[in-house]
Amino acid sequence: MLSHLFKQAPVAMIFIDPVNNQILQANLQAQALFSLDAEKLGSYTVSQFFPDCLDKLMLFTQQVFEHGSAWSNDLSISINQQSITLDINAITLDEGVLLSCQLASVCFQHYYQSLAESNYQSGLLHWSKSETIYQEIERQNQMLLTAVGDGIYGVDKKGNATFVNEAAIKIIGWKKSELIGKNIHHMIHHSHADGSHYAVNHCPIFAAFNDGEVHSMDEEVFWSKSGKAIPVEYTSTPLKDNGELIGAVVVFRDISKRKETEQKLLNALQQVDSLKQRLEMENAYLQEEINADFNHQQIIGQSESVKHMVHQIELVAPTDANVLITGESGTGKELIARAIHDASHRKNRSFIRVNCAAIPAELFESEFFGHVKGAFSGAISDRVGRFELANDATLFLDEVGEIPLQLQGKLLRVLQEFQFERVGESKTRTVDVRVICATNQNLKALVEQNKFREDLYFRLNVFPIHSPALRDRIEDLPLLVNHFINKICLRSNLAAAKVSMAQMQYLSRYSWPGNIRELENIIERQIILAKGNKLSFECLNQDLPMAEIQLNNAHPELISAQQQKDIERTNLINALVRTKGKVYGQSGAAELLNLKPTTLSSKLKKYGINRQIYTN
Ligand SMILES: Nc1ncnc2c1ncn2[C@@H]1O[C@H](COP(=O)(O)OP(=O)(O)OP(=O)(O)O)[C@@H](O)[C@H]1O
Repeated sequence: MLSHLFKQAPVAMIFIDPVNNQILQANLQAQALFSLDAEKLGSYTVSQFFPDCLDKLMLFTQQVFEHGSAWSNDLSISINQQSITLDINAITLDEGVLLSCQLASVCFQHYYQSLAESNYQSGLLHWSKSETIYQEIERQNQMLLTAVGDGIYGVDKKGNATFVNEAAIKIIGWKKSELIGKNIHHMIHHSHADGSHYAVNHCPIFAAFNDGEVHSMDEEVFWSKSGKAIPVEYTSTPLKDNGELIGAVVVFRDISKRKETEQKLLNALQQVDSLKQRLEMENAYLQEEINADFNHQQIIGQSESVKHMVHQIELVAPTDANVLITGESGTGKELIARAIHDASHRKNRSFIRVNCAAIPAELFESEFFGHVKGAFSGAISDRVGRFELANDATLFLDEVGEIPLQLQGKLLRVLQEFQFERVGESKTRTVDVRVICATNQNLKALVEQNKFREDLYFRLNVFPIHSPALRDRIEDLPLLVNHFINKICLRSNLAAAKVSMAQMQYLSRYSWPGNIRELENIIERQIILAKGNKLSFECLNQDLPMAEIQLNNAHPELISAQQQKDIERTNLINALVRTKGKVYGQSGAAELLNLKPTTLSSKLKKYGINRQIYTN
């Protein structure tokens, strides 16, 4: 059995006796390998078989004897004059040494083949491991790109989109397939927020892959698919491959909410600012009022006309109706306006007074509606107008007939729509203002002369109240005289002055062109001039023209030279009353009378008229 196995073994085997230098047996594979039959092989000695490497053979044999086995791959034999190196494994057996032989070249081949195979296998394994790792990294990157709330997209050197994440799609509304490969600037960045063209060579995203710098912006918009401009902040970071710029990655964020909040904050600040301005103005206005020492007293009088007027005040005060108060200067029109305000539901807010006669024509609009900084030269800061100041309160337009025609339309609009714009601003503001007007002019006549808009006149004249002249309610005189004496003496810390019946007669006979204001001024002057506490009004004798002179239109030829002088004197006084003692300049008495101021001054001197009496 064993000899059969030896014979049929799949490798070449020879059994040698090294001591006697004999080849004892060779199996079939050995015969095939060495191209010798068994008999021929048996005729060789061992040293004849390995003729060129006897020294190596001896060393090898010694190794086998020493260790029981040995391996060599550099023993050569010569077959058909060809040297063949063998790969030999040897073991010692009882009677000799068994050599298992293969061609060394074949062994090498097998060895390298198996090495290559194993490398290949381990390479494949490594590769598949690496692939798995890369897949995992890619998966994590994708997860990151998908999970982040910021929009992210990549662009190549031409500015075409290479990838877009979910957040970007959500923000700008374009599908991935609609963006990939498309020029991203032209798709979402073509225009500025105001719609003007955004040239690609100005685009910081493109700049990133031209200059290699990171570009950040927070004041731009991306356009959504629906055409909506989305405020964004973004960073464009250049991408490099082996040092060469290949594109950019853009990370952006929708800042609409932030912008909205900023805008709200800005609006709130503006509102605070305008409220502050309004409070400052209101404060300044109230200060003016305090300085002006306005008489907040009641309306004095028991005459039927005063009773009627008070009844009208009571009727109209609780409503928000516009009121037009007519009457001569000094009859108490402002007092009536204040009484209406004080009896209205607006009484806890300000009563804002505007003297229309005192405003230069070019400043009317700004005075009424305010202006913004820079609206005209001199507009160095924003200013709240009187309408805004009087919001929720009452606005009293004194001398309303003086409002220039070109502004009357705007006044009508605010009275009808409660809306206006500050000068230099397009923003429309809304107010809730109750307007009370006063005039000593005949507004109807002004309408007929096309100096006052008829529609405005009707709008103002919703509820007219007439303030009667003092001469038409002379029965109120004693009450008024006492009232002013008490007021002035109290203020000046003087003992109450007295007026005899005779002196009261002088007062009653006077025509009072300056009405109650004139009465108050004269009483004050006489209190100052009085010796003791008795007041004298004989001086009014010189100032009696209107009472004494009743022009008879039917017989003008009867007017004497003296009467003519008296008429002129009265006319001068009336002019001074109307202009509150102002002689010179715009709306001064000289202008009203069409006289040179110097001429008027000399006439006043000639007639002994003291203009100071008529200043308020
Ligand atoms: N009935 C009255 N009782 C008490 N004081 C009065 C009365 N009427 C007017 N006065 C006083 O007379 C002065 C002038 O009144 P007021 O300024 O209201 O007149 P006006 O008609 O508005 O004058 P103008 O048209 O010149 O502006 C004020 O000091 C006011 O207090």
